Amino acid sequence: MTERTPTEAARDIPEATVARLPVYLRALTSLAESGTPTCSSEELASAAGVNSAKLRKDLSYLGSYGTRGVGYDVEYLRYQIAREIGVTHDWPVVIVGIGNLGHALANFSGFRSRGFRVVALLDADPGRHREQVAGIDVRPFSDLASIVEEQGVAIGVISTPAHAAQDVADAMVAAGISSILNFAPQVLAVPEGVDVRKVDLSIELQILAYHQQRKSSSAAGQEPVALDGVGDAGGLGDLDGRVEAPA
Ligand SMILES: NC(=O)c1ccc[n+]([C@@H]2O[C@H](COP(=O)([O-])OP(=O)(O)OC[C@H]3O[C@@H](n4cnc5c(N)ncnc54)[C@H](O)[C@@H]3O)[C@@H](O)[C@H]2O)c1
Repeated sequence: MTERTPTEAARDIPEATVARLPVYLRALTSLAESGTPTCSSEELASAAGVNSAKLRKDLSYLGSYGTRGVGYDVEYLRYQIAREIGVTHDWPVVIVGIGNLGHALANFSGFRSRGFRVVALLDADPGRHREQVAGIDVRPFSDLASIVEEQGVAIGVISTPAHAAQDVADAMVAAGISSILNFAPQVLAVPEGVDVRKVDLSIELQILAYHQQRKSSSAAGQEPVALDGVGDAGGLGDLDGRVEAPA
Protein backbone atom coordinates (compact mmCIF):
# COMPACT_ATOMS: atom_id res chain seq x y z
CA MET A 1 0.00 0.00 0.00
CA THR A 2 1.45 3.40 -0.95
CA GLU A 3 0.94 6.01 1.72
CA ARG A 4 0.24 9.56 0.78
CA THR A 5 1.66 12.41 2.81
CA PRO A 6 -0.94 14.63 4.50
CA THR A 7 -0.09 17.45 2.07
CA GLU A 8 -0.63 15.27 -0.99
CA ALA A 9 -3.86 13.90 0.37
CA ALA A 10 -5.20 17.26 1.58
CA ARG A 11 -5.43 18.44 -2.01
CA ASP A 12 -8.16 16.07 -3.04
CA ILE A 13 -10.11 14.89 -0.01
CA PRO A 14 -13.69 16.19 -0.34
CA GLU A 15 -14.72 18.72 2.27
CA ALA A 16 -17.55 16.49 3.53
CA THR A 17 -15.03 13.70 4.16
CA VAL A 18 -12.71 16.10 5.96
CA ALA A 19 -15.66 17.07 8.17
CA ARG A 20 -16.25 13.40 9.09
CA LEU A 21 -12.59 12.59 9.90
CA PRO A 22 -12.80 14.09 13.43
CA VAL A 23 -15.91 11.97 14.03
CA TYR A 24 -14.01 8.81 13.05
CA LEU A 25 -11.11 9.92 15.20
CA ARG A 26 -13.39 10.29 18.22
CA ALA A 27 -14.94 6.85 17.61
CA LEU A 28 -11.50 5.26 17.21
CA THR A 29 -10.28 6.91 20.40
CA SER A 30 -13.20 5.35 22.30
CA LEU A 31 -12.43 1.95 20.76
CA ALA A 32 -8.73 2.28 21.65
CA GLU A 33 -9.63 3.31 25.21
CA SER A 34 -11.80 0.22 25.58
CA GLY A 35 -8.86 -1.95 24.47
CA THR A 36 -10.23 -2.89 21.02
CA PRO A 37 -7.27 -3.68 18.70
CA THR A 38 -9.14 -4.04 15.40
CA CYS A 39 -12.58 -3.17 14.13
CA SER A 40 -14.65 -3.86 11.04
CA SER A 41 -15.90 -1.04 8.85
CA GLU A 42 -19.43 -1.81 10.10
CA GLU A 43 -18.36 -1.45 13.75
CA LEU A 44 -16.53 1.78 13.12
CA ALA A 45 -19.33 3.14 10.94
CA SER A 46 -21.87 2.37 13.63
CA ALA A 47 -19.69 3.98 16.35
CA ALA A 48 -19.33 7.07 14.14
CA GLY A 49 -22.99 7.17 13.11
CA VAL A 50 -22.48 6.90 9.33
CA ASN A 51 -23.13 4.06 6.89
CA SER A 52 -20.27 1.68 6.23
CA ALA A 53 -20.06 2.32 2.47
CA LYS A 54 -19.53 6.02 3.16
CA LEU A 55 -16.93 5.21 5.80
CA ARG A 56 -14.99 2.90 3.46
CA LYS A 57 -15.07 5.54 0.73
CA ASP A 58 -13.87 8.22 3.17
CA LEU A 59 -11.01 6.06 4.44
CA SER A 60 -9.97 5.17 0.91
CA TYR A 61 -8.99 8.84 0.43
CA LEU A 62 -6.41 8.22 3.15
CA GLY A 63 -5.16 5.13 1.34
CA SER A 64 -6.60 3.03 4.16
CA TYR A 65 -8.52 -0.06 3.06
CA GLY A 66 -8.30 -2.33 6.10
CA THR A 67 -7.48 -6.03 5.86
CA ARG A 68 -10.05 -8.51 4.58
CA GLY A 69 -11.37 -10.62 7.43
CA VAL A 70 -9.59 -8.51 10.07
CA GLY A 71 -10.78 -4.97 9.49
CA TYR A 72 -8.89 -1.88 10.53
CA ASP A 73 -6.06 -1.67 13.03
CA VAL A 74 -7.58 0.82 15.51
CA GLU A 75 -4.31 2.44 16.67
CA TYR A 76 -2.87 2.74 13.19
CA LEU A 77 -6.02 4.18 11.68
CA ARG A 78 -6.24 6.60 14.58
CA TYR A 79 -2.70 7.73 13.86
CA GLN A 80 -3.41 8.07 10.12
CA ILE A 81 -6.50 10.20 10.66
CA ALA A 82 -4.87 12.31 13.37
CA ARG A 83 -1.95 12.98 11.06
CA GLU A 84 -4.24 13.81 8.16
CA ILE A 85 -6.23 16.38 10.09
CA GLY A 86 -3.14 17.75 11.74
CA VAL A 87 -3.93 16.95 15.36
CA THR A 88 -0.58 15.27 15.86
CA HIS A 89 0.67 18.89 15.77
CA ASP A 90 0.38 21.40 18.54
CA TRP A 91 -1.84 24.24 17.29
CA PRO A 92 -1.63 27.52 19.18
CA VAL A 93 -5.05 29.22 19.23
CA VAL A 94 -6.22 32.70 20.27
CA ILE A 95 -9.76 33.43 21.37
CA VAL A 96 -11.07 36.97 20.86
CA GLY A 97 -14.12 38.14 22.83
CA ILE A 98 -14.06 36.77 26.36
CA GLY A 99 -17.70 37.16 27.37
CA ASN A 100 -20.08 34.30 28.13
CA LEU A 101 -19.08 32.17 25.16
CA GLY A 102 -15.38 33.09 25.32
CA HIS A 103 -15.28 31.93 28.96
CA ALA A 104 -16.92 28.63 28.06
CA LEU A 105 -14.52 28.07 25.16
CA ALA A 106 -11.47 28.98 27.24
CA ASN A 107 -12.57 26.50 29.92
CA PHE A 108 -13.24 23.70 27.42
CA SER A 109 -10.67 20.99 28.13
CA GLY A 110 -11.40 19.19 24.83
CA PHE A 111 -9.25 21.64 22.85
CA ARG A 112 -6.02 20.64 24.55
CA SER A 113 -6.69 16.92 24.33
CA ARG A 114 -7.14 17.33 20.56
CA GLY A 115 -3.93 19.27 20.05
CA PHE A 116 -5.26 22.84 20.26
CA ARG A 117 -3.48 24.97 22.86
CA VAL A 118 -5.17 28.23 23.82
CA VAL A 119 -2.25 30.65 24.12
CA ALA A 120 -4.13 33.92 24.55
CA LEU A 121 -7.50 35.38 25.43
CA LEU A 122 -8.14 38.85 24.06
CA ASP A 123 -10.90 41.34 24.69
CA ALA A 124 -11.46 44.99 23.80
CA ASP A 125 -13.04 45.83 27.17
CA PRO A 126 -10.40 47.07 29.64
CA GLY A 127 -12.72 45.95 32.44
CA ARG A 128 -11.96 42.34 31.43
CA HIS A 129 -8.19 42.71 31.51
CA ARG A 130 -7.98 42.00 35.22
CA GLU A 131 -9.51 38.56 34.69
CA GLN A 132 -7.94 35.15 34.33
CA VAL A 133 -9.87 32.33 32.66
CA ALA A 134 -8.61 28.74 32.88
CA GLY A 135 -5.34 30.14 34.21
CA ILE A 136 -4.83 32.48 31.22
CA ASP A 137 -4.80 36.27 31.52
CA VAL A 138 -7.32 38.21 29.44
CA ARG A 139 -5.26 40.71 27.46
CA PRO A 140 -6.02 43.77 25.34
CA PHE A 141 -7.13 43.06 21.78
CA SER A 142 -4.34 45.39 20.62
CA ASP A 143 -1.81 42.68 21.67
CA LEU A 144 -3.08 40.38 18.89
CA ALA A 145 -0.32 40.97 16.31
CA SER A 146 2.55 40.52 18.77
CA ILE A 147 1.01 37.35 20.25
CA VAL A 148 0.44 35.85 16.81
CA GLU A 149 4.04 36.53 15.90
CA GLU A 150 5.55 35.32 19.18
CA GLN A 151 3.46 32.17 19.48
CA GLY A 152 3.12 31.28 15.79
CA VAL A 153 -0.68 31.33 16.08
CA ALA A 154 -2.44 29.87 13.03
CA ILE A 155 -6.00 29.62 14.31
CA GLY A 156 -8.19 32.41 15.68
CA VAL A 157 -11.56 31.98 17.37
CA ILE A 158 -14.06 34.86 17.23
CA SER A 159 -16.60 35.06 20.05
CA THR A 160 -17.36 38.78 19.91
CA PRO A 161 -20.74 40.33 19.10
CA ALA A 162 -21.61 40.20 15.39
CA HIS A 163 -20.92 43.91 14.80
CA ALA A 164 -17.26 43.50 15.86
CA ALA A 165 -16.55 40.23 14.05
CA GLN A 166 -15.41 41.60 10.67
CA ASP A 167 -12.93 44.02 12.28
CA VAL A 168 -11.60 41.21 14.44
CA ALA A 169 -11.27 38.94 11.39
CA ASP A 170 -9.45 41.70 9.47
CA ALA A 171 -7.02 42.17 12.34
CA MET A 172 -6.46 38.41 12.58
CA VAL A 173 -5.72 38.17 8.86
CA ALA A 174 -3.40 41.20 8.99
CA ALA A 175 -1.56 39.55 11.89
CA GLY A 176 -1.01 36.39 9.81
CA ILE A 177 -3.82 34.11 11.00
CA SER A 178 -5.13 32.00 8.14
CA SER A 179 -7.79 29.86 9.85
CA ILE A 180 -10.74 31.37 11.69
CA LEU A 181 -13.49 29.70 13.70
CA ASN A 182 -16.34 32.20 13.84
CA PHE A 183 -19.08 31.93 16.46
CA ALA A 184 -20.52 35.39 15.75
CA PRO A 185 -23.65 35.46 13.57
CA GLN A 186 -21.91 37.47 10.88
CA VAL A 187 -20.73 36.43 7.43
CA LEU A 188 -17.04 37.29 7.19
CA ALA A 189 -15.23 38.52 4.09
CA VAL A 190 -11.67 37.20 4.02
CA PRO A 191 -8.97 37.05 1.36
CA GLU A 192 -8.29 33.87 -0.60
CA GLY A 193 -6.22 31.41 1.35
CA VAL A 194 -7.96 32.17 4.65
CA ASP A 195 -10.34 29.45 5.86
CA VAL A 196 -13.38 30.37 7.91
CA ARG A 197 -15.59 27.84 9.70
CA LYS A 198 -18.81 29.17 11.15
CA VAL A 199 -20.54 27.65 14.15
CA ASP A 200 -24.12 28.70 14.65
CA LEU A 201 -26.16 26.75 17.17
CA SER A 202 -29.34 28.65 16.36
CA ILE A 203 -29.14 27.56 12.71
CA GLU A 204 -28.64 23.95 13.80
CA LEU A 205 -31.73 24.32 16.01
CA GLN A 206 -33.69 25.80 13.12
CA ILE A 207 -32.71 22.85 10.92
CA LEU A 208 -33.92 20.48 13.64
CA ALA A 209 -37.13 22.52 13.92
CA TYR A 210 -37.63 22.14 10.17
CA HIS A 211 -37.25 18.36 10.36
CA GLN A 212 -39.43 18.23 13.47
CA GLN A 213 -42.11 20.16 11.62
CA ARG A 214 -41.94 17.75 8.66
CA LYS A 215 -42.24 14.77 11.01
CA SER A 216 -45.23 16.35 12.76
CA SER A 217 -46.88 17.23 9.42
CA SER A 218 -46.44 13.74 7.96
CA ALA A 219 -47.76 12.18 11.18
CA ALA A 220 -50.85 14.41 10.79
CA GLY A 221 -51.07 13.53 7.04
CA GLN A 222 -50.38 17.11 5.95
CA GLU A 223 -48.01 18.47 3.34
CA PRO A 224 -44.78 19.63 5.03
CA VAL A 225 -44.51 23.40 5.26
CA ALA A 226 -41.22 25.01 4.19
CA LEU A 227 -39.61 27.19 6.81
CA ASP A 228 -38.38 30.57 5.61
CA GLY A 229 -34.91 31.54 6.66
CA VAL A 230 -33.57 28.01 7.00
CA GLY A 231 -30.81 27.70 4.50
CA ASP A 232 -27.57 25.91 4.01
CA ALA A 233 -25.47 27.98 6.34
CA GLY A 234 -22.55 25.71 6.94
CA GLY A 235 -24.40 22.81 8.52
CA LEU A 236 -26.64 20.29 6.84
CA GLY A 237 -28.56 17.48 8.40
CA ASP A 238 -27.22 14.31 6.81
CA LEU A 239 -29.59 11.44 6.10
CA ASP A 240 -28.14 9.45 8.94
CA GLY A 241 -28.85 12.34 11.28
CA ARG A 242 -25.31 13.63 11.61
CA VAL A 243 -24.66 17.30 11.04
CA GLU A 244 -21.86 17.81 8.62
CA ALA A 245 -20.25 20.43 6.45
CA PRO A 246 -21.56 20.72 2.92
CA ALA A 247 -19.60 18.93 0.21
N1 LIG B 1 -22.28 30.18 17.51
C1 LIG B 1 -23.04 29.88 18.51
O1 LIG B 1 -23.60 28.82 18.54
C2 LIG B 1 -23.18 30.90 19.55
C3 LIG B 1 -23.71 30.62 20.79
C4 LIG B 1 -23.77 31.63 21.71
C5 LIG B 1 -23.30 32.89 21.33
N2 LIG B 1 -22.85 33.11 20.09
C6 LIG B 1 -22.31 34.39 19.64
O2 LIG B 1 -21.05 34.57 20.27
C7 LIG B 1 -20.79 35.94 20.44
C8 LIG B 1 -20.48 36.21 21.89
O3 LIG B 1 -21.61 35.94 22.70
P1 LIG B 1 -21.52 36.19 24.25
O4 LIG B 1 -22.80 35.80 24.83
O5 LIG B 1 -20.25 35.58 24.78
O6 LIG B 1 -21.37 37.80 24.27
P2 LIG B 1 -20.76 38.71 25.42
O7 LIG B 1 -21.34 40.06 25.21
O8 LIG B 1 -20.89 38.04 26.75
O9 LIG B 1 -19.19 38.75 25.07
C9 LIG B 1 -18.66 39.40 23.95
C10 LIG B 1 -17.26 39.88 24.33
O10 LIG B 1 -16.65 40.41 23.15
C11 LIG B 1 -15.92 41.57 23.54
N3 LIG B 1 -15.72 42.42 22.37
C12 LIG B 1 -16.62 43.25 21.77
N4 LIG B 1 -16.05 43.86 20.71
C13 LIG B 1 -14.78 43.42 20.64
C14 LIG B 1 -13.71 43.68 19.75
N5 LIG B 1 -13.83 44.52 18.70
N6 LIG B 1 -12.54 43.07 19.97
C15 LIG B 1 -12.39 42.21 21.01
N7 LIG B 1 -13.37 41.92 21.90
C16 LIG B 1 -14.56 42.51 21.70
C17 LIG B 1 -16.77 42.20 24.61
O11 LIG B 1 -16.00 43.08 25.43
C18 LIG B 1 -17.26 40.98 25.39
O12 LIG B 1 -16.40 40.64 26.43
C19 LIG B 1 -22.04 36.66 19.93
O13 LIG B 1 -21.79 37.05 18.60
C20 LIG B 1 -23.12 35.60 19.99
O14 LIG B 1 -24.14 35.83 19.06
C21 LIG B 1 -22.76 32.15 19.23
